[in-house]
Parts: sequence; C-alpha cells; structure tokens
Amino acid sequence: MGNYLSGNQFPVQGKTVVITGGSRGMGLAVGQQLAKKGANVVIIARDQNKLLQALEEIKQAAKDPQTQRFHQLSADLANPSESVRTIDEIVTWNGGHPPDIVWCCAGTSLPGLFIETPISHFQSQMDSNYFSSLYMAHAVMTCWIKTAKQNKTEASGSQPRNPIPPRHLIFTASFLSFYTFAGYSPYSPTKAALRSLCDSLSQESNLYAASYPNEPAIRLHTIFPATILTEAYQAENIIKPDITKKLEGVDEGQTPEAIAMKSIKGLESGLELITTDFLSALVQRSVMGGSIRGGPLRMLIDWGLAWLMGLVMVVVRSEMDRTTRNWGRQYGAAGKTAVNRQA
Ligand SMILES: NC(=O)C1=CN([C@@H]2O[C@H](COP(=O)(O)OP(=O)(O)OC[C@H]3O[C@@H](n4cnc5c(N)ncnc54)[C@H](OP(=O)(O)O)[C@@H]3O)[C@@H](O)[C@H]2O)C=CC1
Ligand SMILES: CCCCCCCCCCCCCCCC(=O)[C@@H](N)CO
Repeated sequence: MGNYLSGNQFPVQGKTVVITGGSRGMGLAVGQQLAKKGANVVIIARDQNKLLQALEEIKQAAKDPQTQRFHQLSADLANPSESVRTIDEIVTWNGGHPPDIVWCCAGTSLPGLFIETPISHFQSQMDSNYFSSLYMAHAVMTCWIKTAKQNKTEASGSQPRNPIPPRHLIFTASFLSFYTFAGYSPYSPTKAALRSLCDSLSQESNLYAASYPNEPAIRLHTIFPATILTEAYQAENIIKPDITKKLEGVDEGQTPEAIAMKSIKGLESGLELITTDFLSALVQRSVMGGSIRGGPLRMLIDWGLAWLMGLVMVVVRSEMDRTTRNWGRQYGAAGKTAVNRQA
C-alpha cells in the first residue's frame, strides 16, 4: 500500500500474477522481471516441457525464493472453457483468492498476402490473439466480480475505505493495432480488436468500481510493442512476404527483456495504453480516439503530437503506397519474389 500511495501504480510485491504465454519470449521476460520484484507468478501455455523450463528460469530470478510461490498450467487458451478451468485452478492454488494481476501475452503471427493466406488462418489468428485474451478477461473478471459479491460490499451510501490497490488486466497488442500495412491482414485486425476491447472494458470497470467501492477496482491496460526479437519473430519472418519485410525495415526491434521492462515502467506510472518505442508512441497519437488520456501535461503532449501526426501520417501512408506499387511493378503480386523463392 505504501508503494501504491507513493506513486508506483503497479506494485507487485506479494501479489499473484498470471501470465499467459509465459513460457517464452516476452511473457517469460515479464515473468522473470515481476518475480525479481517479489511477485508470485503463474504461467500458462500449451507446451508443458517449455513451461517447466521457463518456471525454473522465473524461480531463479525471484527476489525471495523462500516466500514467493510459482506455478505453471498447460492449456490451449483459444478454447473458452480452458480459461475458466485455469482461473479455477489458480484460485484453489492461491488459497481461495483470485489472482491480483492477469497479463495476456499469448499470441502468434502468421503474416501473408491476403489472397495467398489459407482462409483458416484468419480464424486461427483471431482465436490465438483476440479470443485467447477475451476468454481470459471474461473468466477472471467474472471471478473478481463474484468475489466482490460474496464479500457483500455493495455501495450502501457509506464512504469507501482507504484507497485499495487495484487489480490489473493487461492485454498485449502491437504497433500494428494503430497502423497496419501490406502482408499483415491475418494479424493486425486481431490486435486492433484487442485495443477496442480494452477501451470497452476500461469504461465498464467504472460500473464495478462504483458498485463495489470497498473492493479493489479493475484497471485495464494494453501494451503495443513493435518488433520483438524472439524465436517467434524469426519464425514469422520465414513466411513473411518480402514487401512486408521491406515496409517494416525501419524498425530494428528490441529484446523481449527491454520490451518487458518498458511495459512494466508504463504500468508503474499508471498508463492505460503503453508503447515501448518512439515510433509507436508517435503513431499512437494519430489514432487516440476515445482512449483514456493522462493528466493535463500528458494531454497537452498528446494533443500536440496528434496535430503533428495528422500531417505526418499522410506522408507515411503515401510513401508506403508508393513503395508497394513499385514493388508490384518490379516483382509482381507474390508474397515471395522469384529471387527469394529460390533462396
Ligand atoms: N514478436 C513480435 O515481433 C511481436 C509480438 N507481439 C505480441 O507479443 C506477444 C508475445 O510475443 P512473442 O514473445 O514474440 O511470442 P512467443 O511466440 O515467443 O510466445 C508466445 C507464447 O504464447 C503461448 N501461446 C501461444 N498460443 C497459445 C494458446 N493458444 N494457448 C496458450 N498459450 C499459447 C506460447 O506457448 P505454446 O506455444 O507452448 O502454447 C508462448 O508461451 C504475442 O501476443 C505477440 O502477438 C507484438 C508485437 C511484436
Ligand atoms: C513517424 C511515424 C512513422 C511510421 C513509419 C512506419 C514504420 C513501420 C514500423 C513497423 C513496425 C512493425 C512492428 C510489427 C510488430 C508485430 O506485431 C509483428 N512482428 C508480429 O507479426
């Protein structure tokens, strides 16, 4: 609580954190960094061997391995009943208490030109990226509100107690939620949908906070990383259309550790939408819509950048259109150019 009042809006010491996709890449880095800050960590993914290996690495990073607790669960989160099952099991493991923080990192990317993409990929990308997060959100929010009801602390006109540290639900989207381009039609809509879900739930959380003023509020967040240098990124590059690689070439990428660190910093400073690099921060300002804004200073910066980006994005878009047309003239309309098909 001290932490909370003194400005850190994301204290994790002694809290129970669930990380979906915590067995590798960004999710694993998040698990290690939160363990280092004193959190109890539960990771969920499909591959059990990877989970066991990752759990060891997370334990090794722990601040106090004697008191912190760690757990892993194998589940395919594209299946809605698996989210309910895992949350139930975590509550039991956690002495009957719901987790304090759920961070949805699970996801995959199958880039491809639209008509070259098997129709089943559009559904499986939605399942893997959007629905896996939605199902988890539904399961854990249901659990949190059920607990609030059981505690019978509905608003009765009385003043709420001291500020209670909130619970947190975190989605992992992408730079591509804000701005997409050729080759990402199977993927970007799944991440844009996550941002919209976050905005919807963030508004709705006011309803719960007002109904249960003596229970922890639910805070929503979405992280928007650009390229993360993971094994998954190497794998997606094998199938990624050459034009897509060219268009995203300006982004050098960041390590999963750097992305995790910047995400946690954003959470600690109380942000709802969090970017982890400069380009994403700029492009975010061109599409703020009804998303929540920060305090007066941040609002001023947002507003200035939004004005600037209104102009800049016109240039960015037409530049990318020009690159794509030139590519088509030179190489034709295939994902892999003849040169790279042979390679
Ligand atoms: N790499 C990049 O360039 C970028 C990635 N992102 C997003 O960030 C997140 C992390 O990316 P990254 O670290 O590269 O990903 P990784 O592929 O390295 O890790 C993905 C994790 O999710 C798990 N997972 C995938 N599908 C399911 C499922 N159906 N049920 C349960 N677990 C699942 C994987 O384990 P298992 O396969 O065993 O289930 C693994 O633990 C993803 O949401 C990704 O879309 C955003 C921007 C850029
Ligand atoms: C001033 C504004 C200029 C804007 C220029 C646009 C630059 C393009 C940067 C592309 C970044 C792509 C990240 C994709 C991450 C991702 O989610 C995938 N790797 C997953 O498949």
